Amino acid sequence: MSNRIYVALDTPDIDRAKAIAERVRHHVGGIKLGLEFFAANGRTGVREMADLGLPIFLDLKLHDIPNTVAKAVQALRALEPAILTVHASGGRAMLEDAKAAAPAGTKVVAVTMLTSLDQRDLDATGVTGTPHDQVLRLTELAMRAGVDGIVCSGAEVKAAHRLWPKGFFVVPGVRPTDSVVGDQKRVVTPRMALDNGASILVVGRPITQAEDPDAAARAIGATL
Ligand SMILES: O=C(O)c1cc(=O)[nH]c(=O)n1[C@@H]1O[C@H](COP(=O)(O)O)[C@@H](O)[C@H]1O
Repeated sequence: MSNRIYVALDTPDIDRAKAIAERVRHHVGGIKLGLEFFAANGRTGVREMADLGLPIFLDLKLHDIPNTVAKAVQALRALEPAILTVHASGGRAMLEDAKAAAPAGTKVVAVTMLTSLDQRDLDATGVTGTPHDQVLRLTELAMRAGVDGIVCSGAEVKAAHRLWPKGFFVVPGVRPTDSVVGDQKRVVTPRMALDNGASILVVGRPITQAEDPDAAARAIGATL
C-alpha cells in the first residue's frame, strides 16, 4: 500500500530533494513538488526529478482568472505531470479551462479547503458553514466542472467520496500518531485517511524531517 504515498519534497534545494527521493523511492508511489521547489528550480528542476522514474505530482495550486490558469497549464503541458492542482474556489470556468488545457494523462485535482485551516479561519474569510460544508460544496463544484478529483483532509474525505464515488481523492495533512503536527489543523492518521476513501496520501515532514526518511516511509507504509 506504500505506493499510495506521495512524498512532499518541500525544499528549494534540488540536491536535497533528489537525495530524499533516492532514499525513499522503494517505499512511496510518487513525489510531490510544490511551490517551494518550483519557485527555486522551475520546469528544468521538475524534469530532473522526473528522470528518477517516479510519477510527479506538481502541486502549484493554481488560482486566477480562467484565461491565466489555462495559459499556465498550457505552459506546463510538456512536463506531463501525473497530477496537477488548482484551487476549487477559482470557480467553475477556471476549473473547466484548466482541465481542457491539461494533457490527457494528467489528473487535475481541485484543492477544497486547505488542511492548515479550521472553523475560525473559515469564519474570518466570510464563508458560512463548517469546514465539512465547505469541502462538500467545493467537491460538488469540482465534480460538475469535470476535473478528476479533489484535495481535502481525512476528516471530510468519507463524505466527499460518498458524494463523488468516481472521484480521485488526495489527502494531505496526515500524521502518524507519534508525529509533530506543525501548521496543519485538520489532521488524521494515514490509515484513517485511506479507510475513509483517500485515493492517495501526501506525506511531507513526517518523512523528510525524519532522521531516517527511508525507515519513516517504510513505517508509515506498514500501517496501511
Ligand atoms: O495540495 C496539497 O498537497 C496540500 C493541500 C492542503 O490542503 N494541505 C497540504 O498540506 N497540502 C500539501 O501537502 C504537504 C503536507 O506536508 P506535511 O505537512 O509536511 O506532511 C505540503 O506540501 C502541502 O503543500
